[in-house]
Amino acid sequence: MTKLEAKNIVKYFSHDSHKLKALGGVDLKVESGDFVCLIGPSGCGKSTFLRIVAGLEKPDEGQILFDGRPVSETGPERIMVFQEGALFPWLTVQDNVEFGLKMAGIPKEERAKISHRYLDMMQLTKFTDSYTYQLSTGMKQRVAIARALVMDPDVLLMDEPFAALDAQTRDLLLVEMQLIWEKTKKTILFVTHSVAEAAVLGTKVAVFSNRPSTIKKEVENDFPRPRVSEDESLLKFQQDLLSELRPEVKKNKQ
Ligand SMILES: Nc1ncnc2c1ncn2[C@@H]1O[C@H](COP(=O)(O)OP(=O)(O)OP(=O)(O)O)[C@@H](O)[C@H]1O
Repeated sequence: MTKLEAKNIVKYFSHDSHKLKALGGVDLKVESGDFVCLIGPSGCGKSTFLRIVAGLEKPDEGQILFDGRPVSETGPERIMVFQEGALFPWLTVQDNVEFGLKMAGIPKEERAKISHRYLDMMQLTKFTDSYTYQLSTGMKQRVAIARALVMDPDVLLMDEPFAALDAQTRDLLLVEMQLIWEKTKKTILFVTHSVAEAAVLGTKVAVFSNRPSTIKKEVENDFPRPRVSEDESLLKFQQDLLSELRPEVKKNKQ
């Protein structure tokens, strides 16, 4: 079943005296339970596209369909996880995770029950009463993912969530992210700069062209899990992705 569909998404931005066409007609179909990784040259519009899917930005042309219905505003069924986590420093880990539930009027006991399930999944139970400044970047990112998951969105939109992490923490989260996806079967759109991340996580990788961007190629990825980026067979897959990307990155620099 198609969960999400982007139809001919076009987006312009004003830059000084000229108009910059960032997205030049992006078409993408995402099936329910797909884990789609979006890669492309720097500045091609991946984040803009994700923000449009989230309803945080309006396209100049085109439509986003969710379960076949056009959506243009934000909604609890499409939740975004940002690179820096965007947590509230004045709240404890548990209160951060429960924030959306509280806003939705869920009673305290029910909130605690739900949040503990995800705090446990993200291995954060020892840190429920900590404040976010007491956490490492990797732990903050786990809190941000738990905060999104408690809302039980149909679609999780992740914008380079692991970009600020050190290599070891990122490897751990790559393993955890696969487990979470297998457990929850959420539909995920995941923007990354890293072909290794895309190869390890995605059921599909969508390669963006240079600006004005379209989706140049969609590559299915049915390698068995759990995957690690050093896997021989996955290395070849990563090479293939790189050879799709390279000409776009070159055009970007011309
Ligand atoms: N609010 C804005 N105002 C003006 N220009 C913008 C705005 N947001 C994005 N842009 C421009 O649109 C283009 C696409 O930006 P975007 O951040 O979506 O690309 P990206 O592919 O996510 O980049 P990166 O890979 O470097 O994170 C860039 O040239 C950027 O400067």
